[in-house]
Amino acid sequence: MPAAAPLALEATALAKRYAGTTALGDVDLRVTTGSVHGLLGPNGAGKTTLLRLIFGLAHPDAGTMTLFGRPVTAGRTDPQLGGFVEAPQFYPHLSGRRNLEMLSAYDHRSDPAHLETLLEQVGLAQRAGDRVAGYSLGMRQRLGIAAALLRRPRLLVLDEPSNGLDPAGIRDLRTLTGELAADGLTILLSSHRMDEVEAVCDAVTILHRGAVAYAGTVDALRAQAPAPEYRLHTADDAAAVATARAHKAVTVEWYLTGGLLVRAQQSDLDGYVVNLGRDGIAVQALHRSTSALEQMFFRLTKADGQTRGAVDAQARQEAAVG
Ligand SMILES: Nc1ncnc2c1ncn2[C@@H]1O[C@H](COP(=O)(O)OP(=O)(O)OP(=O)(O)O)[C@@H](O)[C@H]1O
Repeated sequence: MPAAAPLALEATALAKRYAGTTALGDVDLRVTTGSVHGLLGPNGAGKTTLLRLIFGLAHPDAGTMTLFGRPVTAGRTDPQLGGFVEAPQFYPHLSGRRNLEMLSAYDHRSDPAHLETLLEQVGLAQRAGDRVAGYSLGMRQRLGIAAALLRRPRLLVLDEPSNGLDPAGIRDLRTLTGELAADGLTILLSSHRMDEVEAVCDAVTILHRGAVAYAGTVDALRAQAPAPEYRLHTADDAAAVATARAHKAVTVEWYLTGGLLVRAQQSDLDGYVVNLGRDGIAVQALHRSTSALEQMFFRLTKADGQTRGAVDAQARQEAAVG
């Protein structure tokens, strides 16, 4: 049997309470060296609290934690760890390069060649002389990653890195995350978006109300997931509902706002769409509204309204047909 991959981070039975609130209760987190591990949960699940404990910014009430086998000590950030909790902070009136130089000097780690390599790596070499005040949110995030990498960490923590970014910013950040992982860096990425975790992570720990709702590979989670959801518009939705009756693996519901909600695995959906054509029902629009993994996430986190709201589920008519 091959030896188990060594753990970059191992947290066992972590607990943290704030007056009247259990932010974390009995949480385990195992991040394998060389993996991109997602820490996923809806707002208030406990992600930030867990990251703060990992960075030594708060004391756990109970539990233990090791980073590459070394105990994590509150009040001290392990140099093997890089990253930021919530948004990275910079001097806005200084350039991106100057900010990094100051951080290096503060750390007594001045290495101009390394700094330039990092600017290149995060795609900021051309804008490194510009004031940070003029940077987009995506550029600030990438500068934050460069800052985190100055210490040559072995584990990089990214806290909700794509929050507020436009699609191009999200794409650039995902590309960068993939490149860093390919270079062998272990990454722990906190997010409340399953699509982000699905795009970049190989394993995931899902938190819900301070407890672990799932821990394992993304593939294993996908294997347990229910059928994805699609939004369908046809020239005759009532007839499309009737056609669905012949497809046992396809469920169709009405949206109050118009169109149909279809739940099906891809191969079953294909057969249904072919039969819509056979029955002379034109498909005007068909797009996926929720992936299988998002479905799983909603199920594990009890589909609280805050998260679920993004999926237009409010508009769904409850009575299933078909
Ligand atoms: N300093 C604090 N004082 C009191 N309660 C806190 C404190 N920090 C966190 N909490 C509470 O602990 C719980 C977990 O919060 P946490 O910020 O860790 O969640 P999160 O998953 O990071 O959420 P978000 O995605 O909204 O940042 C919440 O109920 C929160 O209100």
